[in-house]
Amino acid sequence: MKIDGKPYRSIWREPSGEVRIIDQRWLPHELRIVPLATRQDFADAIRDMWVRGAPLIGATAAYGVAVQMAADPSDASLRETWEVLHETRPTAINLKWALDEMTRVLQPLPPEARAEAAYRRAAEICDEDVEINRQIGLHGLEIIREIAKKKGGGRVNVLTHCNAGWPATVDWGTATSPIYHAVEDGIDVHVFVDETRPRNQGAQLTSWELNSHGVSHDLIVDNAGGHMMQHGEVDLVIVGTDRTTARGDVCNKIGTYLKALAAKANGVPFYVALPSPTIDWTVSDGIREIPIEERGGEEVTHVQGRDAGGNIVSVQISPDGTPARNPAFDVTPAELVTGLITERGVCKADAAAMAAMFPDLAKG
Ligand SMILES: CSC[C@H]1O[C@H](OP(=O)(O)O)[C@H](O)[C@@H]1O
Repeated sequence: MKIDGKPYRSIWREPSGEVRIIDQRWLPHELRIVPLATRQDFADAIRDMWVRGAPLIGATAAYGVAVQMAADPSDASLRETWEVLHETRPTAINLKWALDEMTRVLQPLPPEARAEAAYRRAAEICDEDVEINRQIGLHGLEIIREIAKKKGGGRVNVLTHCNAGWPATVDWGTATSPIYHAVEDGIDVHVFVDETRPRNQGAQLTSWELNSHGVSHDLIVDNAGGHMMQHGEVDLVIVGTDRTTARGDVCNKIGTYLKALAAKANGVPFYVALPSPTIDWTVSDGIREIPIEERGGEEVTHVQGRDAGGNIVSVQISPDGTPARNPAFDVTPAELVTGLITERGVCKADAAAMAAMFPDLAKG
């Protein structure tokens, strides 16, 4: 997508061979582009959320494998790299998907052929993500178009949670892709952006990307969404996901479940933008089977922003030594999901519909 009119992806490889990312920790206040040159750089970037978002985590891990294969293409190095990168963050299934995919491609090859093959597959994974998200946008556009039609061409108000936008992917985003396609289609769309405590991906990233593309939006506190749904101000909720089970339970940023409950209670359609690499076909019961990342309490007791002098600072918002819990994700049961917007079309959040949509991927 564009930043000040210039096209960017969230991760890319320079002609020199260097892999670079946008270090999202400093957005929206500073655009910092940094190289990732060693396996440790990639592990740090994923663990410490220089990059984040399930599809982008997978793409970054794929390039992390490639960089390591250039350094040491041995079987031991390939196995160790899977372990080192897999342990960085536990919830987004795209990380394991990408590491498994790279291992599947590289294991059969002689060591001397692995680096080139790894860079090629990593680049393919990035391009595939972009096309998957573009397709999700086209299928999601139909949902928005239908709502606009019912409203006689009136404004369609969409609520989204966290950032499932282009910075969470290689490009387009998942939940935001239908929004971008609708705006390009001339539909009057307005987005309510959940700030999404504690890391504020909505306030810092979704607001930034929508603003960059001239998409009408309001930033709201996480706790306002239910009230706005009660007052008929929300026509549709679209969120992303970090792992969706074979029966359609959706794991996403903490707070998503509460939005789904409010949507159900107020008859608001609740859709999940779901790229197929984010489906974990090996699990069914999301609440019991998906590992939920617990991040440090300092993310709750402190908040980052820009001070009056233009410095990016972290300030403490609670008393010294306040203990805090910080579960980073929750699981929305399938029965609260109106539909899954995949690259192949929209399907019900249930095992049979998902298996029918992806017969080549579903595990019998
Ligand atoms: C398109 S996946 C985006 C997904 O990832 C975010 O989590 P995090 O920022 O911690 O990586 C959030 O759950 C988004 O919905």
